[in-house]
Amino acid sequence: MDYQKVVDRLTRSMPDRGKLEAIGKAATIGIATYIVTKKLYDAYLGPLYHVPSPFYAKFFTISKASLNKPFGTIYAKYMTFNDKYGSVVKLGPSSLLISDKTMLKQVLQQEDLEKGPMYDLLQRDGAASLLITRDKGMHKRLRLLISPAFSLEYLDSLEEHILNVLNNTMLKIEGLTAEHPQEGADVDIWKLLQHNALDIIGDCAFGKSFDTIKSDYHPVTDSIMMELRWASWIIAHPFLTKLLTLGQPVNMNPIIKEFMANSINARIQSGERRNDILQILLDTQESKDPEDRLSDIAIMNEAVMFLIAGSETISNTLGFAVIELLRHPHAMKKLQEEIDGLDFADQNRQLFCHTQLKQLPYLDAVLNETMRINPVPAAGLERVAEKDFTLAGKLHVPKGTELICNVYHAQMDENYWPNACSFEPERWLPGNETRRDLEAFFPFGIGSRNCIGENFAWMQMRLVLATLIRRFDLTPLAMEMEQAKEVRHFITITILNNSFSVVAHPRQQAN
Ligand code: HEM
Repeated sequence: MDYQKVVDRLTRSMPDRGKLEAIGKAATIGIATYIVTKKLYDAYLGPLYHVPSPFYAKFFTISKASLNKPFGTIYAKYMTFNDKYGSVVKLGPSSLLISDKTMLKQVLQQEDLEKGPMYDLLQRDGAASLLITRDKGMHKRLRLLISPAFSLEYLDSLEEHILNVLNNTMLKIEGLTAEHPQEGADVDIWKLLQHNALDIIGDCAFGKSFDTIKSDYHPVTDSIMMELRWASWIIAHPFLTKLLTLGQPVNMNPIIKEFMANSINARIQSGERRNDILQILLDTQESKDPEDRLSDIAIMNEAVMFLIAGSETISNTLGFAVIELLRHPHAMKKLQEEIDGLDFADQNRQLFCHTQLKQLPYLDAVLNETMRINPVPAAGLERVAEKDFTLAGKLHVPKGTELICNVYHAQMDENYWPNACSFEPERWLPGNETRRDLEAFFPFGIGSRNCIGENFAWMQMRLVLATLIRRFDLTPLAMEMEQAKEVRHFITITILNNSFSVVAHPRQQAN
């Protein structure tokens, strides 16, 4: 081909250079005018124009990176925004941060809005899962499929598995204290609770304890921490992530993936059938309805999601409960008194059963108050308006608006919780109804996307906390208490060091 001829022909057929420049200029001015007009309209005339906001947010959405999302302190920024601007704050032309209890209920439960685009960024290897899917149809199907593994009847059958793991954890602490009978043993209770929760979810959901308690170190606990921090970075930098991955799906953490793949393969190869989450996931592949069949990647994602959602949340909540009790010795004393009133159901292993603990008002009060002040969803629950709607009967919210539900702010609001900043388990006791507002309490979320594992979490948290407090005296270490003030939120709430040590002594009063 004669390229010179082609170029000449093209050049001849083009308008002259001057005309091109004029068209370019007109297009640039047109686009710029459109953008400026749209920004001015959003800021001063649009449906959300009168919502209070930082000045910048009138025109542009405040990025999560600029709010310290990768460093885990975005929750503190959100708290400051709601404190400063009120219960509805504009974070961008179509982004709202809300903290009023009635509005939260409307968005999460009554309107039951779709999850926000942030959840897409939590996909790994290109597959969604029950927790992160935004597709309501897919969510409904998955929830129906998985619900039997969380029925109350089935949960009762899991108690023995929880107790077996808990027994190992207690033996571990006992072993450590036996080495230091006088001065007591330094125990990293945060890590130990993580290992305990991991082994429990392994046993209950995947049919096999991971035996992480027996080893002093297990790479999966640190990998979960890394995965959650990485996920926060991705959420803060969605465009950079796309650029770095060349638009390909983000890979799953290889250590977690290998660990989970081994558990899944072990089940498949053993040919054993067990009534648990893993079996439910595997059985979907035989389902008559092709829509219900999960691919291998989807099963892996679902399993990893349960591994993380079912361990970190519980162990960190228990870790915070221990920290709060050490900060408030009167609460520790009251809890010990309540628990000391019980005999162990299993005298040999010195373990309680759940029926004994379900009715303990102070134990539940401590856990509720811990979740009020240190909630798993501290950085908010994100939703998006699928259609126009009116918020609290007064604010027209257009379709496409993102709503960040700042449930933490509601849980720390003086109007709902007198003396909100102070840890007062007493507010949960009968007779103190004016000191609590259950309508402003969302530790497990509400609506169709509420926590499927809530009852399982309660059973485990009661058993673990009651047994630990009954069997050991825990003494705080000044430096550890200081460092535990560094609270962070990387998808779930945690402490910066991901480690918290105490001195443990066996209790004299224990049976
Ligand atoms: C103290 C313990 C726990 C807390 C505080 C907690 C909290 C939450 C919250 C706030 C949500 C709602 C998220 C949203 O609306 O965007 C949620 C959802 C979820 N949680 Fe939990 N969780 C806990 C334990 C567990 C456990 C033990 C499991 C599983 C074994 C679990 C599995 C899930 C799943 C699968 C969802 C998604 C449900 C759906 O979208 O249908 N969680 N959790």
